[in-house]
Amino acid sequence: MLSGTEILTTAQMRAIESAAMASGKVTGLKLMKRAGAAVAGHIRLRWPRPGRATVLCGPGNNGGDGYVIARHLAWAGWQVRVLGIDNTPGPDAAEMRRQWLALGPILPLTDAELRSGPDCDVYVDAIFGTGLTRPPGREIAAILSCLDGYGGDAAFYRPRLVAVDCPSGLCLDSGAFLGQARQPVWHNLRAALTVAFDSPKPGHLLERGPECCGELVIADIGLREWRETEAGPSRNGAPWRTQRMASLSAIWPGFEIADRRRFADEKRKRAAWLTKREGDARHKFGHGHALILAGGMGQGGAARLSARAALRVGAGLVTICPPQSALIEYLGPPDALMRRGVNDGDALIGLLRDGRITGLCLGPGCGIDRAAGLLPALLGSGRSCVLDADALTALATQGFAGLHRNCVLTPHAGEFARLFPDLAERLDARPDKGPAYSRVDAVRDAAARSGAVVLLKGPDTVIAEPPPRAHPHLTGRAVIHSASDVPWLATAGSGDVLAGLIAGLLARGLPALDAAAMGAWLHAAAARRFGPGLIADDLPDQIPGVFRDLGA
Ligand SMILES: NC(=O)C1=CN([C@@H]2O[C@H](COP(=O)(O)OP(=O)(O)OC[C@H]3O[C@@H](n4cnc5c(N)ncnc54)[C@H](OP(=O)(O)O)[C@@H]3O)[C@@H](O)[C@H]2O)[C@@H](O)CC1
Ligand SMILES: [K+]
Repeated sequence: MLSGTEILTTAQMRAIESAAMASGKVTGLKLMKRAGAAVAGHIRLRWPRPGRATVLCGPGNNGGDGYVIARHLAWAGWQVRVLGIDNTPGPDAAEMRRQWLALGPILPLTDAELRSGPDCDVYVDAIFGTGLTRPPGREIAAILSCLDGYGGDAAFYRPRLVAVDCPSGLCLDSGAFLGQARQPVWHNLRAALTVAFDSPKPGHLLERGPECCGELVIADIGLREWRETEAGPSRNGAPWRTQRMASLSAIWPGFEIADRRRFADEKRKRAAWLTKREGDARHKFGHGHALILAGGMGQGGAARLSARAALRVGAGLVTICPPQSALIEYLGPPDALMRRGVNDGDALIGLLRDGRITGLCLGPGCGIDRAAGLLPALLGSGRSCVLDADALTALATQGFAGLHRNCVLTPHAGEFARLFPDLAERLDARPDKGPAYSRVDAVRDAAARSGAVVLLKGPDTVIAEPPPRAHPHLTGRAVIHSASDVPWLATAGSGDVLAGLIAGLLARGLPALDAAAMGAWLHAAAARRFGPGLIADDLPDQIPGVFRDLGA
């Protein structure tokens, strides 16, 4: 139901490019010319008056794109200075280099040369793209740090750095900078605009990608036929169709740009289902019954946020279940919420004899001991559930036995490190070669190990399901949900709301991965709609507005 925009790893992109060229319908040179023309077109859209440009061209095809861009800008009346590397690039880049030489010189690609040039309106970074395999050497690193000043230094900031495919040094599979620590560093190569080709890559949306790419534009260079047909790349010997089942997709603020038709269709289907205009259910039980397991006296806030979110997202009934002695804590609005005391695992088993309870949430405000006590009963029921907060801490001690494909684990980075310490360590390590181990890799590994859907929270939330049962050697589907445009979503209680949204969607019958992805999307959409100043209490009540904005 919700698939977002398909995104491609760099290996998949290369394979599609090769399939296109092998078909004889298109050549590498033609693709390069389209790519360069697209970037030049976007530059001219944003800077309509011809000015001065410096184009920095690396040794591979990214550099080849740079020579095409230089030619287009020169033809349009720009004063263009080209810095390039004097070694033997591939045949297409060599041809573009030769054609540029008919228009102007190529100066050495050095830090000194860059600094000695005139101040320019636009700097084009065409040094490295998808072919980066190791950290840039000293000379290129010096150039990149000089470009830092052009792109993002607060003192000199003028948005005039345009990146071809990505800011150089960024690993497009992970969003990490090769050779640099993964923790945020404030001096980054930050482009005003990045023009990438055919599809977004994981690195555009993960870790430092969103911050460093600036505005991301995806240019169509005519590869759709090979992306969408069976002529695509095969992995592990699996046919393309199976591979698409195991594909990676993304939900990001601008994702309709990549594929408007698919977006419109998604939007229509999503709106119809969310607002209950599509489907057979005509009474409240037809929309499921969500149970929010809550904690003792003084811990009520988190579970109440989850419960309110589950109600707002359309679960037919929502019951909040603290210990009997704490019921009084949960009185008061919303009146639509039902209350029921659940003291221990046995009481929960009794309650779950009611087959109409279709989604549960355990963790927010629950207390670690209580969560640990309720977990076996909950998992034993096989019912769809979200495990968050204290339930994750309990799980870190108890292990993964009993988890199943209808469980959604929603850890933040700290909880993820407690649950999967070795994966977190790999993810934190400084990457010295590409493609670097990414958040997608880590979450897929976590899903395979735990047997549950895992949602790793962050501005670049990653969600993955375990491998398909019939194809255990493949990876399961994964989704990147990019919400770097709503930093105010990082606020106390925000995760409790997310858990409640997912529980409500599970109760309504969505499969676990879809419920997690749709929950993440609604969560960010609600925050986006409210704007800065948001507190978690505001989120659930934005949901009806989000539904209305969908045209429902
Ligand atoms: N996708 C598409 O359909 C299309 C893609 N196109 C474009 O092609 C780009 C990909 O091109 P690409 O494969 O030639 O790689 P690219 O990024 O130019 O650089 C790799 C070069 O640098 C080298 N190298 C690597 N690391 C290094 C380091 N640290 N320090 C020094 N050198 C290093 C490496 O050589 P190596 O030494 O590793 O053998 C290689 O020579 C892509 O981003 C897009 O812009 C369009 O033209 C057409 C359609
Ligand atoms: K680049």
